[in-house]
Amino acid sequence: MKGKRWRSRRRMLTPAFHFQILENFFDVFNDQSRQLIKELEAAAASPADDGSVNVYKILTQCALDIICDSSMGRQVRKREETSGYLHSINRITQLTMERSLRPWLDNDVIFNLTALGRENQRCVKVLHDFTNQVIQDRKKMLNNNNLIDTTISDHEKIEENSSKRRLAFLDLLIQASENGEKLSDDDIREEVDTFMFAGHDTTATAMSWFLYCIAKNPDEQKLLFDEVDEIFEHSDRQCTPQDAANLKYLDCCIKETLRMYPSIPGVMRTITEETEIGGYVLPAGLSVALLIYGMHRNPNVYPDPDVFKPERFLPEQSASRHPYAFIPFSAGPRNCIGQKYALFELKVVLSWVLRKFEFSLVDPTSPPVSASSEIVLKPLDGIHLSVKSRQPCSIAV
Ligand code: HEM
Repeated sequence: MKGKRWRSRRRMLTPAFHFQILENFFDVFNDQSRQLIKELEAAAASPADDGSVNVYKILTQCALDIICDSSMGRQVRKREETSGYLHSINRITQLTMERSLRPWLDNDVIFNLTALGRENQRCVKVLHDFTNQVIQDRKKMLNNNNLIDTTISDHEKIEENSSKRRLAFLDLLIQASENGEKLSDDDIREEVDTFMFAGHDTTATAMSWFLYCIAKNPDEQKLLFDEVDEIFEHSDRQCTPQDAANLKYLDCCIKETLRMYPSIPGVMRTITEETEIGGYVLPAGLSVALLIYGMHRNPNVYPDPDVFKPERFLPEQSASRHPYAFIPFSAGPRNCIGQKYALFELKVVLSWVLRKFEFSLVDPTSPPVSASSEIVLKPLDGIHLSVKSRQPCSIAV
């Protein structure tokens, strides 16, 4: 989506990511974190033969549940019902990558005649059917509760009227659609699918690389334990927006992880007017790739770029750095609309995990984990770590 259509859609979506709306998702983050703790606990009790747990697999399911719950409302669909949808989302991402490596498949007509194209169409149909059904069910629910015309600032009403059905991005889209005048059902579906695409792999990989980094750096892990223990005092209470603001060292560690392993390692842009960069004149219309991964490992900006040093993001060390030297969420008008949501999600989930577990490498002499060359910087073969309980995990879920 580009040009005017993108701009008007972006304007419409922006209120859904305002701070007060995002606070509403803390319940989702906390509930799903509790579920995650249970799953990590079970996995740690029966690890692989080498004593490791593939945390990437478990965190991916958690990130999917979170975005499903936030976008569509968890009560709408249970995990078993979403599995076909989620499989299709993953397959479409892989098929898009495979297609991009075969320039002769650029043309839609040719692509649709190939086995890849036919599989893509089948997956797209699964997505469309599923999301359309969710939208219809959600509209019915809002109508039954007289909430269809609810304004965004009235969102608490949704919670009060249907305690189990929390506000979801979908509700905001239905409300913004003004009975189809501004957004058709197809438009709504497109946005929900975009959130699902953009909002799960990115956070799952960020959380996994984070655990990998702290497993390799026990001193920094210890500082994180000190911080969460001071704030949560070994309790099982919710992580609130205020806690998220107080988790300052965790913030530095998340940023350092996103510096070393930006979930989206590069973005593409088309130059709209002739531009000079480094003595080269780039003509209008040119497509350029911006390599975020490379920028984040520039030794002139980040000395010892391959070393995990969270203190780089303390205010005294980062204040003089160029604002575009750290761009895991890209920059400018087309940056990540979900960045605040993502950082809140990471803080809540990771602060829960740090309260309960410690992580180490099974074999500290093993070579570094490689990343796959997909749109998202995924660990090639998962992230396998030794996971030990820090304290009794039994919590009410
Ligand atoms: C650690 C987590 C995340 C990272 C690193 C990340 C990174 C990015 C980047 C780099 C872009 C720009 C892509 C481009 O220019 O081609 C982007 C766009 C986008 N992201 Fe995220 N993202 C994350 C999480 C999320 C979440 C959780 C959501 C939704 C809830 C989301 C929704 C979007 C959307 C809708 C766009 C397209 C924005 C537009 O074109 O106007 N992202 N993201």
